[in-house]
Amino acid sequence: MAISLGSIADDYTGASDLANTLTKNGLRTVQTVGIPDPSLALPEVDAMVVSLKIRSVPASEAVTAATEAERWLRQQGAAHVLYKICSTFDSTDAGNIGPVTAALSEAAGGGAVLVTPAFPETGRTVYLGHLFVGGQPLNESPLKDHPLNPMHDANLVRVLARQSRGAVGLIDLAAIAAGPAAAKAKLDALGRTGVTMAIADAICERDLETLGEIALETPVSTGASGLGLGLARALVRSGRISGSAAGENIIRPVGGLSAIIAGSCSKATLRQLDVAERSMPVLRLDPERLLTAGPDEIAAAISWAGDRISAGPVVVAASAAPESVSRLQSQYGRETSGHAIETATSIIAAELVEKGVRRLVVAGGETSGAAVDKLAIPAFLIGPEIAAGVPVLRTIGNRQGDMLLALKSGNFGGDDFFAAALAMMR
Ligand SMILES: Nc1ncnc2c1ncn2[C@@H]1O[C@H](COP(=O)(O)OP(=O)(O)O)[C@@H](O)[C@H]1O
Ligand SMILES: O=C(O)[C@@H](O)C(=O)COP(=O)(O)O
Repeated sequence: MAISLGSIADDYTGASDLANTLTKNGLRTVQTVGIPDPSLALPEVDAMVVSLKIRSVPASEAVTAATEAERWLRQQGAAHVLYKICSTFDSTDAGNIGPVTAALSEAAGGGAVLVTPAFPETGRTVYLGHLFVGGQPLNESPLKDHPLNPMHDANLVRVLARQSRGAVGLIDLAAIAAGPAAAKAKLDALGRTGVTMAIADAICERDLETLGEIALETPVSTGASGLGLGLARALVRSGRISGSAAGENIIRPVGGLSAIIAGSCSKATLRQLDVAERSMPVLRLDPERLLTAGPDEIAAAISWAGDRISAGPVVVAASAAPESVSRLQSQYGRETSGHAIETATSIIAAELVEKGVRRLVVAGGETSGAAVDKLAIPAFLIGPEIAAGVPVLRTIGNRQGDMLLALKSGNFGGDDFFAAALAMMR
């Protein structure tokens, strides 16, 4: 049966965040890792989210991967494709939100594309084109110190314009509050003046419902989980799907050992690690040694974990505070450090799975992408929510047998997230 909604997510935690929102709002959803092999048996669903790792790669690579995924989603029947970006608009002036959105729009025949990272449930709101994170302007929030995409401008019309060849416009809150017809009229009017992408304000779920309704009338939109909520509710309201997604069976026990791998340096993850340290063994990797003596530091971590893991969950973390991150980056380069650390944490995750781990929590978007790729997991079913934006995932077609995972976006989750996640994964 044809799907109603397709999505391309620019990282794997973002994909599970969106899949969680779609499921909670009534869409049977599956998360694939890249375009799945045709031999992979997937259940019948309303929505598919293709996870890609294209947030921080060169724009041309991101465009190629996203347009291939778009083609595949259209073949599955998707009339609308949502490009899932981060709710904190993580990107650089060199891309990738602008170029990918433009390419997806062109593939679908053109027209102005609605763009909004608003996700009020996690404190991301957009007003007059400015993004607020927990009430702080983006450029004053912890995102100013992100290791890969530091965000220094809260004005998204300006940020997106720097990444785009076409003109960027704004659908302001006044137009959205006036309802779907007024908001659509504004989008169409902007399109007639040559605008190719329009940042849309949204501060509450009602705004997202309006935006979902108008986005559904177009072939492509770009946004975070909030726009996913709007699209899912619009689909259910339209009667095109029954709206009866259920995740109860997905967390039936898998047994095995459990572990947590962290590569996120976000404020939330750093706090969660401090809290975990009170109840579980936590190994703090030496990031500099990962760059200079990688194999030895990795082997030492695997041996440390091997000595403890049969007694209970262990945590292995590369995460560090902004000052240490910038020290390392100024010595070895941003990309080199990020890549070396992701490679190390993914090898450690894979070795722990070899040792019998079947319940795995990974903190960090890039970190999760590297770990899931190393484990070669093809797809996930979506289980219940652990914290806003983070569901329990059950593997589909995994060569090590069924596993439960949680892929935690760096900024998500309460202080006790790690214990809360493991308590839901048996
Ligand atoms: N101590 C560290 N110093 C520098 N970079 C680090 C350190 N620890 C992790 N990293 C890198 O920082 C990046 C964090 O990104 P990501 O995993 O996406 O986390 P988040 O979800 O918080 O954005 C990854 O590339 C990771 O390898
Ligand atoms: O939209 C969001 O905030 C998340 O889904 C997301 O994409 C976060 O990215 P990472 O913090 O890199 O995991």
